[in-house]
Amino acid sequence: KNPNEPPMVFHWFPFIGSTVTYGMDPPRFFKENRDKFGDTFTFILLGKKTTVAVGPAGNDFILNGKLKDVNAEEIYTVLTTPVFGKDVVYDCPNAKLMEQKKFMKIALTTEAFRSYVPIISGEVQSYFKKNADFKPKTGVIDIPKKMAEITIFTASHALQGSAVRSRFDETLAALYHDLDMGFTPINFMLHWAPLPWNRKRDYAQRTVASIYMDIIRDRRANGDDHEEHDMMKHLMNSTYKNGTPVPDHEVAHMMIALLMAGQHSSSSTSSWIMLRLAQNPEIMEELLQEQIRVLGADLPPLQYEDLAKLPLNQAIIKETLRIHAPIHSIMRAVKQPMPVPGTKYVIPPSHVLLAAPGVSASDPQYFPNPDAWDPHRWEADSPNAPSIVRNGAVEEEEKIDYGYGLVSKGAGSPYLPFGAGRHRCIGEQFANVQLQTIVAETVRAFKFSNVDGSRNLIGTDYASLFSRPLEPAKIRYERRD
Ligand code: HEM
Ligand SMILES: N#Cc1ccc(COc2ccc(/C=C/c3ccc(C(F)(F)[C@](O)(Cn4cnnn4)c4ccc(F)cc4F)nc3)cc2)cc1
Repeated sequence: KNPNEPPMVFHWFPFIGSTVTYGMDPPRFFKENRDKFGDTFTFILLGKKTTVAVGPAGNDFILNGKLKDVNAEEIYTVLTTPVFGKDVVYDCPNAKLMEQKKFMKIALTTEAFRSYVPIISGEVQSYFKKNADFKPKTGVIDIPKKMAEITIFTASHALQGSAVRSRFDETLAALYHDLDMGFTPINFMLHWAPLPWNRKRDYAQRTVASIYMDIIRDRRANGDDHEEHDMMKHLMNSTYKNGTPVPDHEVAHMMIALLMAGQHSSSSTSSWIMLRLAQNPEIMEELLQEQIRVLGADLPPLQYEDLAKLPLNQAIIKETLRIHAPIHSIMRAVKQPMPVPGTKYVIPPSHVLLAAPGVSASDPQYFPNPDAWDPHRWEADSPNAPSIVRNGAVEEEEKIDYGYGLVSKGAGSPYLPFGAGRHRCIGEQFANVQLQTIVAETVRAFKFSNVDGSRNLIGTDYASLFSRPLEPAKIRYERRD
């Protein structure tokens, strides 16, 4: 028992350690051990000493860690590189990732979002019109399956361009599924194993990358007649600081990375949103009333500017991400001994650090009645308002530029569903435009309720890489038309 290391969670077996108790329900595991040991403790995850540091101080310690002390790519590359492809994201030095994030962010402009809203609206409306399961006036549907399809159609069309979207109707959908099979926590360990799903993953990665490279060559050859604000065009015309233009295979691999990022995070989040609306039908009515009050009873086609005028619609996403953040564990390798501020602990390089921002997002100290899904809590005068809203804490948050634009350090914030610091998400704005548009269109088309009319909510599946609802998750819909 080294007094300079955080307390170790009791475990019976070496290697397995606490892997199973953690893997079954990470938030419960964090809460139980935080009550026992405080904000910093160590457990064995698949043979690795994993030090958890929770709360705003823990989030700051890990997410704002210095490049010389903490390393993300060492942990994630085994999982992401076989799926995305080489030379991008975690298969390159961090400095190169920072430039790649700058290129990605250049495409995510207000002008681009202005063009995305009609695209996303159109895809949602045609999906609800065409899909056989929504034909009857009322019925029961498995919502995660539907949201996965709506997410991939909307994200591929807006973010990847119409050429990619059109391929999702035939080949790409099946290839995407095979690629996705390789995106599982099991591959933290078995990424190398010649398992059937790894061979399918590798074939799919090569095939999807070559489809993207064909599209790139075609667009270079024929010039860009149709003015689309998609990501591919921007990446194709980007150049690294050292003067090298971004090679076609890196453009293709970054497009796969963005597809995977957007797909899992948005389909999990939108599924949770729909399940919460079915559990709270009165909120769905309030959302429709908000649109009628703000946009007019004729409900004109949605524009990007309308989204900012619908605060309850925006709060739905904020509140859902507070309770159901898709990424429950953020991991870093320790490269140098790291003293933990305010304690006598020094974390040695053999450890892995694990940040769990969701712990402070469900801490009653910051969010009164934390387990209640209450979108109204984000309105200043609400009794459940979080301190960051009640004190009118203006965005005086410290900001810093790692090479892809100013990001909040998020050091004091108890609410970080998009991370913070050097590895912070660049997809937050796109995700919000996509999710707010999907919710606003869905509210216009349907009433939702739980199949048994109860106020129950299905459990969470933590076994995959992104936490998501257990499946099947059925709800009842009723067409408003
Ligand atoms: C609800 C939606 C989303 C959530 C909750 C989310 C969450 C996160 C989190 C927590 C991180 C930090 C990971 C870490 O520190 O290790 C992150 C990073 C990132 N996300 Fe997202 N994300 C979302 C959507 C997206 C979308 C739509 C895209 C792309 C269009 C995207 C692209 C990225 C990228 C490129 C990074 C940077 C990774 C790094 O720098 O290491 N995300 N995201
Ligand atoms: N027995 C057992 C047993 C043991 C343990 C467990 C569970 O253990 C764990 C532990 C850690 C984790 C971590 C999640 C994790 C990390 C990184 C990524 C990512 F890199 F992929 C991402 O950030 C994703 N992203 C970002 N924004 N949107 N998506 C990303 C970045 C850039 C990019 F371009 C594309 C990207 F998509 N994805 C997910 C999940 C589960 C289960 C069972």
